Amino acid sequence: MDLARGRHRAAQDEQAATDPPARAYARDLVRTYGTGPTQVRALDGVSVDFAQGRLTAIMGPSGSGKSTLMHCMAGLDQPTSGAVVVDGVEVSALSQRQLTRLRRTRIGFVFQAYNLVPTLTAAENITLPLDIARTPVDRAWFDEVVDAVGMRARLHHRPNALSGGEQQRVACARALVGRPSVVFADEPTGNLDSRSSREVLTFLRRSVDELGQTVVMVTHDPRAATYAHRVLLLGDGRITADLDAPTREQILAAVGADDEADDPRDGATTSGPLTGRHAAVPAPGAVSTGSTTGGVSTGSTTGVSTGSTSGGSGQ
Ligand SMILES: Nc1ncnc2c1ncn2[C@@H]1O[C@H](COP(=O)(O)OP(=O)(O)OP(=O)(O)O)[C@@H](O)[C@H]1O
Repeated sequence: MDLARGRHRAAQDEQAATDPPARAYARDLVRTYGTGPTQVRALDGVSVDFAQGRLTAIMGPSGSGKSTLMHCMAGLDQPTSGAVVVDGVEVSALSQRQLTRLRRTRIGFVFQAYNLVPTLTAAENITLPLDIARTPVDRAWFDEVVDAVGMRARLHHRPNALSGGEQQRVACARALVGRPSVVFADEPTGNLDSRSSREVLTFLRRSVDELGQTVVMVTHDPRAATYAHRVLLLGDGRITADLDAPTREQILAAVGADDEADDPRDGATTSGPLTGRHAAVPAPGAVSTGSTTGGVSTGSTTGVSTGSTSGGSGQ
């Protein structure tokens, strides 16, 4: 028994040694709202690591705590107890002023509603966080990000002259232009049609595989989640599943949904709006092979296997 436990521990250590470092993590995160009998425990002891160079999707039923987790991770909400660390900094211990600075410099945000400034051009929107922080724009990186989102030809358009998908791609570029430690995307495709969703998800995945970014995305859409290296499921404020590069079928089974809708990607070419670069991203089916994704060995960061993540899983 001891021998078996020792072997298991050694396997865990070996696994942990191959894991990419965590860009952000939470330990024993609890967030309650209200007091007394009406108190809601939105997060009920969540521990999770978000590894560098991975796209993680967070799913779960309405009210399961997805937004609360993301807001606590991003320093937009204060946990009741527990710790959040981003880029080695304990977010939960920062003053408001320090938090603002961290959010400006180390964290990128993508919201469902794009949140672009209507009077600014796409280019001005992209550099806005840097301009506010009075940080010089790294032009080479700006160009790389703009090309990656395929927005070079529309940089001088204002948001009302852009489609929803284009606006969200501008928002993605804005989130990445400061080379944040981690990008948090809250339902980034919630307002988009299937084609625009594909564009945005393809870009988010490419930003991880090709630009080395770290992205955490809340989504209700199993199709969107197939773009992720890893899918976390929340239920009643706890992590109930931690899936490594799951197929759409595995995601549907985990969330208990039927596979009713046609997949809009059926019959889609690998080029699409992002042309040649688009093809560099594995098709979602390829993401789910469980072998390697984007040069990162899958299976290396799931908490269940390493013990380093989702320690608070609700099992
Ligand atoms: N500011 C708040 N005040 C009181 N209760 C809140 C507050 N924010 C969230 N809650 C409660 O916490 C729980 C988790 O909410 P949260 O928004 O994190 O869930 P979610 O999984 O993101 O839901 P959805 O998918 O509907 O956006 C819910 O019961 C919600 O009603």
